[in-house]
Amino acid sequence: MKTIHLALFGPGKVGSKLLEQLSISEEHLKKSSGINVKLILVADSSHALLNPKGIKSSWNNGFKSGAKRYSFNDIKDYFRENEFKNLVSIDTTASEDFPQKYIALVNAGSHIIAANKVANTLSSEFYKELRKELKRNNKKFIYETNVGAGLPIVETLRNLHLSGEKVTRIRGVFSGSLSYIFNKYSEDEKDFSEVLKEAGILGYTEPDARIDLSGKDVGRKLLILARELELNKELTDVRIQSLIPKQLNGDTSLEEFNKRVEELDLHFGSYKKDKSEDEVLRYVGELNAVSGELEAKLIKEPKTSVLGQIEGADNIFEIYTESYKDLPLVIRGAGAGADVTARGVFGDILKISERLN
Ligand SMILES: NC(=O)C1=CN([C@@H]2O[C@H](COP(=O)(O)OP(=O)(O)OC[C@H]3O[C@@H](n4cnc5c(N)ncnc54)[C@H](OP(=O)(O)O)[C@@H]3O)[C@@H](O)[C@H]2O)C=CC1
Ligand SMILES: N[C@@H](CC=O)C(=O)O
Repeated sequence: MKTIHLALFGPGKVGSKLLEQLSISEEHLKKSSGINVKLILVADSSHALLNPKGIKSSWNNGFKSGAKRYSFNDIKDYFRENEFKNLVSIDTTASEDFPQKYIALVNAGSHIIAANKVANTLSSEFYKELRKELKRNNKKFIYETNVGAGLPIVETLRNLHLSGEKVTRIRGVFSGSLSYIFNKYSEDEKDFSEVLKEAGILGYTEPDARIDLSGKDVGRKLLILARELELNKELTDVRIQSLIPKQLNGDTSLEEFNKRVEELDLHFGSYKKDKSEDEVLRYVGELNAVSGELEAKLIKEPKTSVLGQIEGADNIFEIYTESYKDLPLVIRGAGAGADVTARGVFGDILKISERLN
């Protein structure tokens, strides 16, 4: 039996769903794959629950009362003192700061799995440094859920690229929340702000929905895919159309934005008026690997087109390559939500486990 020690950072919607899925599959994992998953840490931004012998699946009963305030140094000491074999840190936070600590985690003996997209969209210097440190420490970094949530996008693209297949273009709907929002908003007689709130409750938006509405989330995904193709790009190289009106942009705090979210209704009403009955709104990402251009923008699509037909929180990725020249390789399915994302992270745990002793 192979024991994998898991440290979970970010027990929010995705993180707690993952722990639920792991707990349900505990026996199945032991029997079918010979893997014993031992949860040795659960930490949110201020409190951490630590137990080197394994945290019970009922971890969330009184998490705040059982967990202790911590500093990042406490975590590094905990990892070093216990010398956990097959230690994997999972980042299901949406933190901009936590990913900057990945190198320290790797140096403290941990592999990394991330749903959080930030580490792969910081500067190229950080991107390269992280990979250098991973190699030096013989550690893995897997992040399939960075693009398309549970859909197999990152690995498919990497395999095509590494096998020498020339990927020329990727086009599609890369945002589950914007997909859901525009599907609902195009069909229903609801206000935009109401549909946005629904998307948040269903776990499709980022904790700060402005990351989705500003196009930054799609911009990040484009950059992650571009870097998989070894294109030397920064987030500032992505041409991004923001859907947030000026008065809610910039210095507005998240709390203030959430209070004033109804102000979006008029703004989005004009997008809706501007399209015909047989069209739908789609926020698309386009990566041209030949010219190196990356773009995220709102377009009108005929309802009958491939992009027009997607439903719910679906993503669709059309990948054009030398072999898939005229008819692209297409990957479609739910592109957001705690269940599918947690299942994708679970898949990453299995991938890492297969490579460890
Ligand atoms: N929802 C989806 O469909 C998808 C999400 N993702 C990614 O998954 C991540 C999680 O999303 P979601 O579950 O919706 O977010 P939530 O806001 O529900 O959860 C985030 C969790 O992270 C914790 N956290 C914040 N900062 C830190 C920190 N520095 N250290 C440890 N924990 C911290 C928060 O705790 P606290 O209460 O203390 O702030 C909270 O428990 C995001 O990065 C998102 O982009 C990726 C693909 C799809
Ligand atoms: N907020 C994201 C979640 C997955 O990455 C999205 O809407 O696609």
